[in-house]
This record gives sequence, C-alpha cells and structure tokens, in this order.
Amino acid sequence: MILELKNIEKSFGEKKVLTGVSFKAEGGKAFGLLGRNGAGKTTSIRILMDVFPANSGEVLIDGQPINYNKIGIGYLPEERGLYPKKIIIDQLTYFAELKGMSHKAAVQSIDYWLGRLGMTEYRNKRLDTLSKGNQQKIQLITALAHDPDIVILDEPFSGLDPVNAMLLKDVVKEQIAKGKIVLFSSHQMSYIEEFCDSIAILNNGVVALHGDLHDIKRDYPRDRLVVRTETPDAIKADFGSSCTVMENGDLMIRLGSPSEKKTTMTRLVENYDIDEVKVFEPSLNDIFVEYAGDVAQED
Ligand SMILES: Nc1ncnc2c1ncn2[C@@H]1O[C@H](COP(=O)(O)OP(=O)(O)OP(=O)(O)O)[C@@H](O)[C@H]1O
Repeated sequence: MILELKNIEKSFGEKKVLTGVSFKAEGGKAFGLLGRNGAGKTTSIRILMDVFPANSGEVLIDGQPINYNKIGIGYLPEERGLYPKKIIIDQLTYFAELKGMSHKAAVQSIDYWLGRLGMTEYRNKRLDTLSKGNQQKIQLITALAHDPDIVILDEPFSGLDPVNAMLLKDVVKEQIAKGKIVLFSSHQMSYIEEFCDSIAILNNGVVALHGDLHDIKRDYPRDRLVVRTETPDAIKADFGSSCTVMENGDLMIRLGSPSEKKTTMTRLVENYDIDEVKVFEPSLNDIFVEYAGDVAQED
C-alpha cells in the first residue's frame, strides 16, 4: 500500500501554510515527516486524516483517492487529548467504538494492548491518577486498538523513560512488520534515523527534501574530511579557512571538490601526526539543519 500526498495547497485566511506539498509513504516501512516548529507537519497530517480539507491537491492510496471508510487511521497526537477524569477502559472503548469497532471487539483489543504495554492494573482507574508517561501509553492504545492501516505518531517518545521507550520501539517495529504505513513526526532525529526508511523535510510549507534516507545520505556531497589529530594547530594554519574545529575537537576540512579527497588525505598523513582521517558522513541532524531552514517560521 502506498499513501501519497500530491500537490497539497493550504491557506488559513491570507496565510499560506502548505505549498505544493507532495510525498509518498509505503506500507511495511516507516516514514519520517520532519520540519521546524510551524513548518506545516501537523497541517499536512490533519489534511491526510480528513480533519479539514486542503484548498487543492489529493490524498491517494495506491493512486486512488483515499476512502476513509475503508482505510483505518490511528493517530497519536502531540497534544494528548483524552479525558482526565474518565475511567481508562471506558474512554478507550468509547474511542474504539467511534472508529467502528463492536463493543466486544473493542474491549478485547484494549485488554490486549493494556497487557502488552504493562498497563492492565490501571484498566479501571481514572486517567488523571496516572503519570505522564503512563497517560501517553494509554493514548497510544487509542491509536492502535482498531488495528489501523496507517499509524501516525507525533512525538511518540517524548516523556517516556528508557524502558518504556524500548517497549514502544518494539511495538512500532511490530506495526511496520505487519505491513502498515507508520508515519513519524518528531524532532528527535535519533528515533527517525533508527526507524525511518524515507523522510520528507518541510521548510516553511514546502517539501525541501524527500526520499529514501540511505539514498539521501549516499548522495550527500562527499566534499568534507574529518580529521582526528594531536596537532590541530599546525593543520589549521596550513588549511586556513577551509579547516574548522568540530564540537568534539576533531577538525573538518572542506575540499574544493570531492576529487581532492585522495591528495588531501595523503598530504595530511605525510605531513602531520594523524590518528584518523575519513570522509564526513552526515547524520540526519546535519541534513535537517541544512534543509529545514534557519529562519524562525512561527509568527
Ligand atoms: N487553524 C489554524 N489557523 C491559522 N493558522 C494555523 C492553523 N493551524 C496551523 N496554523 C499555522 O500554520 C503553520 C504550520 O503549523 P503546523 O501546526 O502545521 O506546524 P508544525 O510543523 O506541525 O509545527 P510544530 O513542530 O510546532 O508542531 C503555522 O504558522 C501555524 O501558525
């Protein structure tokens, strides 16, 4: 199954929030929707979920307009939205029934998930008697109980301790293995890097980068060297402004072109005491900083 947003335009009043947004997410894989605060991630998700319509553009499943009666969507919103005073099993059942489940199937599925997430003891408690992380696990059940085809997780790891983060990782991996489309929205790049096969980076309502994460990294210009040395000062003096010091103390040397890699490495090794020299491989964080834009987008 392939989910596609195609040429989505969205304005709120005079303000244009999404401009020609297009991306594809595939079943059995995780997709990361990234962008700075206000870039348009939540707006894209709301359009994809039919919370409100786009001004133009399409949401497609396998090339056909999405049929919301047939395609189940589960959503863990960043703003958690459950009733604090209500009994957990009652509200989870209520939400699952709203998604079309019978009462019996809903209770069965919710009891499974309460067990899976180690939450059975809270079944008949009020939500507001739970810790923040445990409330989040309850909210996660509303996203998964109806066994949706598309699982959308907005900052799912925020507020979870390491043990619960690991539990959630296992759950996410299971959902991916079941062939679902799992769409992540997060500012925590390490999780995106760990799970997502492909990403889209939104910058001010425009898709600045979209594609397979491995391909994106492979195609990143290999025009920088990282050098670990005990004698950085001499190298800095030699390479001038093309040499900068990284946060961890290593040196970064920007090449005139990737073809200078070999000669520059030889020059370094022959003239200086070098512990390690390698081509700079960007992390997702580096790529994000480059493509997500450096201008504050929230007004
Ligand atoms: N209902 C609305 N009415 C007017 N403007 C809106 C509305 N919803 C969102 N916006 C604006 O649209 C822009 C994109 O917002 P959106 O919530 O989609 O960003 P985001 O990428 O999800 O940000 P964050 O990471 O902070 O959650 C922002 O400038 C926001 O102020």
